Amino acid sequence: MAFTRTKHATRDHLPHLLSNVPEEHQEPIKQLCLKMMSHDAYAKPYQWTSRDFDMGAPLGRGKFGRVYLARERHSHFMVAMKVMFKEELRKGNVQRQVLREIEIQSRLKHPNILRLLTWFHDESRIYLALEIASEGELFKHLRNAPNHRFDEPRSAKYTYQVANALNYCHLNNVIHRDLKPENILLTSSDDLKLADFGWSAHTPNNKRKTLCGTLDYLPPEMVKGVCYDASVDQWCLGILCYEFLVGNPPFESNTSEITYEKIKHIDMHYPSHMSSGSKELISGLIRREGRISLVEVMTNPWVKDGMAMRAAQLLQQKNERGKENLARN
Ligand SMILES: Nc1ncnc2c1ncn2[C@@H]1O[C@H](COP(=O)(O)OP(=O)(O)OP(=O)(O)O)[C@@H](O)[C@H]1O
Repeated sequence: MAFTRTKHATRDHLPHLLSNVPEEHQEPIKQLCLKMMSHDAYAKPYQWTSRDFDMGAPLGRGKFGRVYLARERHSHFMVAMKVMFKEELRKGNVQRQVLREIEIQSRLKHPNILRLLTWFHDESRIYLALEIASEGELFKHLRNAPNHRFDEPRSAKYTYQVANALNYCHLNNVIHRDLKPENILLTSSDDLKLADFGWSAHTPNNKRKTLCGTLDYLPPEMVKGVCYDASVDQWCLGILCYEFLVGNPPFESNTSEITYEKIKHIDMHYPSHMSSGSKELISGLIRREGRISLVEVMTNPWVKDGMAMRAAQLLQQKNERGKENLARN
């Protein structure tokens, strides 16, 4: 069948859209698509309100927002609804950061960036309808992992996905500037979603143990307060990759002063369990100048081999679960 290119899919596109969906899921997904296409909002301007959604269980709580599972009433499409009280935003003087977050996040469309599907407000609240990342914060998974660290294949896959998301941001003139496991969410399919654009840099972080939590990911140029460019995100990616593999960021110390000195002198150590490939990658990112590009990260041999190994790990886990289910039934 030949398709004419339209901005929005129509019923005619369904066989094509469903071609990659496993057979057992095709019918429910087809029904969901049909319901979405028959909604007044489909391909037309529409003023969403809280009446369009049934609110469900809480998913989490941030400094200014509470996040709930929510279901769009007509299509039954599920979202993560972040609800913020205007009064709290005003008191915290973060209205501008929230608007920036909305403005940036609504125009970024990438598989590893949390999608802001729509937003609306009423007299007292702002609602952000976000894509669901059902495994929640990556930070929680890192803390729960054996020795509080991920193995090399898992770290490599996550490093690739963050590099891919950041590369897309940079191509769209966006610098994230606040990369850390707390600002990354995980989906049920083991994929990362970069979140918290535009304002979390200004949000005090109470989740880290050390006083210098906010300093841990800062590159020397930001610590010193001099001009910086998009390559700050490459530095942060190096810190993130190190934290995945080691369990804590490389310059973490008991005081901000010590962390500051360590960042300035790039005073860091690689534990003996790290492979030479991972150390080479990280040292290409955590350097004052000439940081390797995000495309170089994505094509790095340690990253590519690790990704293939992670895919094999996940396939094995899936097969084992399948066998267990068979044995149970
Ligand atoms: N799209 C989502 N899917 C699933 N869970 C989510 C989603 N967004 C947020 N959460 C959960 O809700 C919690 C609070 O999220 P929120 O974005 O309000 O705060 P935060 O970014 O962690 O903190 P802060 O408000 O201090 O920046 C998260 O830690 C996460 O566990």
